[in-house]
Amino acid sequence: MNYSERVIADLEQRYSDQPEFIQAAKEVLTTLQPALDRHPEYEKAGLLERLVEPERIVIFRVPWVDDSGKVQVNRGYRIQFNSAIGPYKGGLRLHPSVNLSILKFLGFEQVFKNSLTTLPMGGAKGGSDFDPKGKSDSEVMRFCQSFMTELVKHIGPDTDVPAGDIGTGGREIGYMFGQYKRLTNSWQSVLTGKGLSYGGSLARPEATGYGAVYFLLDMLKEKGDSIDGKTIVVSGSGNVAQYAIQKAEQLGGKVVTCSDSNGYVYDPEGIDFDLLCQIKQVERGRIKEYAERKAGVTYHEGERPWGEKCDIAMPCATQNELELDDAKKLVAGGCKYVVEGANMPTSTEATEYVMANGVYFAPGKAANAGGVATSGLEMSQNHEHLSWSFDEVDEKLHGIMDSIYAAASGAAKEYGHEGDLVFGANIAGFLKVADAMMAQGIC
Ligand SMILES: NC(=O)C1=CN([C@@H]2O[C@H](COP(=O)(O)OP(=O)(O)OC[C@H]3O[C@@H](n4cnc5c(N)ncnc54)[C@H](OP(=O)(O)O)[C@@H]3O)[C@@H](O)[C@H]2O)C=CC1
Ligand SMILES: O=C(O)CCC(=O)C(=O)O
Repeated sequence: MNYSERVIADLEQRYSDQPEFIQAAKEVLTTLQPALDRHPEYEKAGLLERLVEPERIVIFRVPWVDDSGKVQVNRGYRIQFNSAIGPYKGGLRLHPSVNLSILKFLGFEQVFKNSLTTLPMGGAKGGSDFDPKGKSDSEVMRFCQSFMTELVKHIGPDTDVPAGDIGTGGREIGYMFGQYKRLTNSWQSVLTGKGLSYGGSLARPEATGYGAVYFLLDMLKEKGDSIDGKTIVVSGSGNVAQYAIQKAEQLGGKVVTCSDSNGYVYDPEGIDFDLLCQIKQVERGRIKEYAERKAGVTYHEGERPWGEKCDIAMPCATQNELELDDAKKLVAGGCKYVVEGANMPTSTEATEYVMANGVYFAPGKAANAGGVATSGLEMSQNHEHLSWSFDEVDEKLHGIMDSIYAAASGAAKEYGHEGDLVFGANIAGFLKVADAMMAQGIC
């Protein structure tokens, strides 16, 4: 067994109860051996063993009182995975499925993603098994205040700067920021995704979805192709999906689906972005309401959208939402590009299948890095006490996505895996973190 295989075997034995973390770790470690062969000093320094172990995990009780006066208790987490290249940075997920395995996979991915952005940010993730869906604003506020009452002890502008993720949008960030400020008596750049009136960045809400489309443009260009007239299947209908849809349509693509955990809608005319935002952002409704309000749209309860014919697929909902059977349908339907807007939405078998069948595949840690990159830009603006214009941020975001594409495709080529963006993104993200860890000694 080589070095990476030994580390994988050890992880599988120690963390057999953490399937998502093992999946994410294997997906990265199986591609690193060529870089490890060039750097035998990494093994002597126990670099991989340190890389797969979070620097710190905080788990805490989050008590709050619901609208009927009943005490509720959730579990809160912050996984501070790696701070070699900068303060910990990564989102907070609020979803009933949240557990240690899911947050460790997300924190691990974040380390490489943040490295790819070219900005000085370490990797972290956190959240809670709290479900904001169906809760009143007051309940969400009381939960967020209680969550921050513990989290405040572990974060700071030069220590750890959380942000949003599934279930954590502008409303939740606002409540958390208010509580941080109240507890510390200071206004600090300690959360990103803030509202524009209190230090948020223009284009941060749009950044993950827009960034994924900018990455797609680079992929199309590489193949001598363009987005104009392409049929695109998107999953999810939250922050990432909404702005991927908007940008793809602005650039001439036609997005025919979006979804939530209950089902998907198919709109042959192309998704109406304004109607989608009215239902999801303003009314916090379900995606089936889109079909109820627009003629000619069909709703598919309990189904995923991958059976619809398309040129491009953009999974933008959650992990492992595109499995082998879905991958077979996509390939059979003529899909040529898969761009991950979500984190690890494509299972390992599905990824292998689409790549083996000529689909140009973009992993989330590269394609969805525009969100955290723009969070980095929000921190820069906060530290400068300035606000940049929408166009300025958008232009920087576009430049960062181009540089991530160049780094991933360049590393793939340099290491003899031309066209394999999974390989290239892992190697490019890893080398910067490895270099920083080596420079800082055994810590
Ligand atoms: N926001 C950001 O800046 C970034 C987000 N990401 C990743 O993008 C993905 C989407 O995040 P975001 O858009 O912010 O989250 P949102 O909470 O805004 O939206 C999540 C969407 O995914 C759907 N979804 C969640 N769980 C499931 C499930 N088990 N099956 C099917 N659909 C599901 C939700 O549907 P429902 O309402 O039914 O739950 C909703 O439509 C996540 O993987 C996240 O980690 C990555 C980079 C940055
Ligand atoms: O903006 C951030 O800090 C984090 C975004 C995020 O959670 C992610 O990239 O998955």
